[in-house]
Amino acid sequence: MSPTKPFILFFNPVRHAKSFYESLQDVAHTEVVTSKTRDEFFNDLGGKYKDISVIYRTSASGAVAGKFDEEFIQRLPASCKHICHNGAGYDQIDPSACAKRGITLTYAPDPVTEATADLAIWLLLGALRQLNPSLSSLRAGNFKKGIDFGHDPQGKVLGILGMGRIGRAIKKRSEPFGLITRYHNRRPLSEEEAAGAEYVSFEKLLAESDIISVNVPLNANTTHLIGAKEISKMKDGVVIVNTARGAIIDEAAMADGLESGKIGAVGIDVYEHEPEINEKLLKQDRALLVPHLGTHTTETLAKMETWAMENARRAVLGIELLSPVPEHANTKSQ
Ligand SMILES: O=CC(=O)O
Repeated sequence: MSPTKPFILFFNPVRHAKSFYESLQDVAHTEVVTSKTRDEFFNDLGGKYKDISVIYRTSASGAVAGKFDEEFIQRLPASCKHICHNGAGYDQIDPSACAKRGITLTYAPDPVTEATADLAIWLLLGALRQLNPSLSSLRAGNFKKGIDFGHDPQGKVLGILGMGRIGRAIKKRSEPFGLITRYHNRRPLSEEEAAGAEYVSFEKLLAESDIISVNVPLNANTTHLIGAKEISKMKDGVVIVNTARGAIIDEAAMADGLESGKIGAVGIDVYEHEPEINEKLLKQDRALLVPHLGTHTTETLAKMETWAMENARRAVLGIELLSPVPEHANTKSQ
């Protein structure tokens, strides 16, 4: 390795934005991690990774290293000053442990918006139309025998829980389908950002929505934000869509709600203990389930990789970062 170039350690190989990765070699030495377990990585930090300046990671990095929690962050060498996460949700990383160690955490919020909102609309319409049972019925040779009726979106109330970038993109996409959008956030948005969506309390959103789309980030305040009690307050036959993080909903309570008929259908991309899925939920025909595919397109993954690597490039050059996480927003450069 060149001693003069800062070392960016990639926790996952770049699969799409390969030319950007190549161009990074002008400013940094890059390597893809070879450690297979958390302990092996900690061991390697005393040797081949002792000089790392920046870590690039994705949501798949947990498979090698586990969570980037306080223990993990404290073990990093003093030379490590930035962690550049490729993704919008950074619940696997502890921002306050990073701050204590003088590490700035960046994320990649903008590039995930459109693809995640597209999938949310697909799940919403698919759940509303009860597409899941029809897929298996057709393949079992029963065509549409015994298939329940779906519902039309026109005139239904869509309650968006968390009207950030993705929530707003879902609202925009929902309009041509005639859905009436309401939202709940910690604070109401400006009129321009709300763009006609009515702000309602959490309780009102639960009680009056025909469809609830979950779009808040996962943190200590939002873990199990929706559990058995909240489900009991929802309309009978409510449809729930989750493209945010699984643990925001108590998965077992959601499966119970489907079983009792309280919940009409769900469209789910994210799970509480990925890749494990609650057995009862798996067995529910009215659960339209996909395996965390929100951003799983060639174009979006390339944009995300480029965004995260641009943060890493700026980090090694000591120039203003593209997107520090909100907790580190005042940290503009190295
Ligand atoms: O789940 C996807 C992301 O957080 O970007």
